[in-house]
Amino acid sequence: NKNGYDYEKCKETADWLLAQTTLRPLVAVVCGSGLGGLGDSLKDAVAFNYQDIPNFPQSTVHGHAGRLVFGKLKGRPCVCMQGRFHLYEGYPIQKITAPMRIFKLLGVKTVILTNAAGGLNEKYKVGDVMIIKDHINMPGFAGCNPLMGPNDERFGTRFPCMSDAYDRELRQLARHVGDELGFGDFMHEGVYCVLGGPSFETIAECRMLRRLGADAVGMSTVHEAIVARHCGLRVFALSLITNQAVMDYDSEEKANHQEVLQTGKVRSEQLASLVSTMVMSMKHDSGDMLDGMCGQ
Ligand SMILES: O=P(O)(O)O[C@H]1O[C@H](CO)[C@@H](O)[C@H]1O
Ligand SMILES: Nc1nc2[nH]cnc2c(=O)[nH]1
Repeated sequence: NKNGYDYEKCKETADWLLAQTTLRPLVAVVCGSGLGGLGDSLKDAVAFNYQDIPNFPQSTVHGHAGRLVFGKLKGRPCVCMQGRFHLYEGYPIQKITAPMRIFKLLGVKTVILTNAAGGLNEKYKVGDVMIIKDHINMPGFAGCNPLMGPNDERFGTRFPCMSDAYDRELRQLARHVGDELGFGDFMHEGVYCVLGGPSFETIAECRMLRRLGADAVGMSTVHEAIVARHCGLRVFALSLITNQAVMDYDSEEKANHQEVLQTGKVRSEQLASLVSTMVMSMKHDSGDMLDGMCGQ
């Protein structure tokens, strides 16, 4: 399409990556702000800087390293984006979501999207984890959807369904694994609302979003989930509540990116064990998971 992120371009990038490594990941993980530590837990890792990958966008946000890491999580081959792209960085929406199509062409079946988000639900505390069960796509209401433009049927249908965007089985698995690991006290399931950013929300906006049914607010993930679902990937997503949205005119609290990154550090290890245990327990088509090594 006009932004140059068509099938051929994604294929060129996927083929380049496939030629660089023998790992054949079935799971891709996208690390949110300050959550890049997830990628550091990959074993036998091979990492590529985004600037060295053909057609790949560059990370411009602090807390997003800009590396694509191939490696194993609990023995399962994975690929991990340490750094994602956001609308507010000025990239076309098709470009920030192109990695989902590249993953598909690498042979990935499931994507795990993570983000840092502001808590709108009054029950949520800083440091809580929210399994995303649904989203509200505010930019989409204003005509900003990553699937705008000509539809390439090789990826998926013109009008994809979104009522099943966040895989029910994987949400169940996350709750189960969370309980087993003793994380039950700080895990929730809720609705994530995406805004364009980069300014944080006003008090009136937070109040409005809460009334509309959102539990957490951020500036990412939804575009990726839409493109991933369009091309038939299974999606699991979670938010780390890094700050509480300010709802009260008397409050002295101010949302800021430093606090977001700081909270990421606090939960880094627990998130890594949640994600790696989920990956270990995931079922893919028979044979898929055997080893994940090319030619074996
Ligand atoms: O969604 P991730 O990439 O985790 O980042 C979140 O944190 C940043 C704001 O601190 C925004 O980019 C918001 O989207
Ligand atoms: N929009 C938005 N994004 C965030 N990312 C982390 N915290 C927040 C927040 O409060 N609002």
